[in-house]
Amino acid sequence: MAPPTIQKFESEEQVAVALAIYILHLSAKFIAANGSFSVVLSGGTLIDTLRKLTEPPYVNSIEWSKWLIFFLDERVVPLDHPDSNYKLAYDGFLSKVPIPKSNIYPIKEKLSPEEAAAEYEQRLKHLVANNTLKTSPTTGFAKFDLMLVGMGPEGHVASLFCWHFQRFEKKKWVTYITDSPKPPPNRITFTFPLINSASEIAMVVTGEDAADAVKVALGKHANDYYPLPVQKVSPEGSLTWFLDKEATSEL
Ligand SMILES: O=C1O[C@H](COP(=O)(O)O)[C@@H](O)[C@H](O)[C@H]1O
Repeated sequence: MAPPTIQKFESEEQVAVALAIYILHLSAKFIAANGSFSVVLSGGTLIDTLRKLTEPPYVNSIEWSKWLIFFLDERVVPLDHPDSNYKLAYDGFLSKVPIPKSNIYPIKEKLSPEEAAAEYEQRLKHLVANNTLKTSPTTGFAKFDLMLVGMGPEGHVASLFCWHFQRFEKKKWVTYITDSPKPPPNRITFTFPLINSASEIAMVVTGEDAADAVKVALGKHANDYYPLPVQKVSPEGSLTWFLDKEATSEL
């Protein structure tokens, strides 16, 4: 993997603008090359940082009908539940842009966490088989064009937490957790082999709460003995960090 690109900005507002420009360029590039743009969304603060995409000039410069939307992790709750990442993404982003509903891939409701993870993995494999999604020739996992990844204050990404075994999964594409240390406890999540097969990953980290984990991940004394989940983000494509001043205050 090439070394990550680290972009630091004075404010979260500047991160939001830079992120919109970055996504706009990638959207045009992947649609020109493949006719579609597969995007994986995290939940959390990331969704608000995408707000510029829903405003002019960005909103009018994107071929939204070619976007395919997936979820990096999801809470196993109904899709209209306040804890749902789909609901967060729908209310804050997806309802404001003209992506066809059939191009959005939420989890199936009314399944157990184990069943929901297996069903989502099967759906991804089906989309690879019918050439809707690409495959990484190196790993054999699906190769998404862009993953937009947030980070929790203790360094978790997706629903892969520091002291939980899911972070070591090697074979499954999607796994589940029933004792998430951050509520709600039942979730499904992409695994690291799937995450790291992506073409482009944007790590979008803002706010003072993230400063300690950013220091561990990017500071001079990065902890490689038992790395934080965020340190395992290492795509075969490119990794770009988008950071505001508060998130870098400990560097
Ligand atoms: O629980 C989750 O947390 C992470 C980080 O959220 P943030 O609010 O600290 O940005 C998020 O990326 C993930 O999708 C979500 O399920």
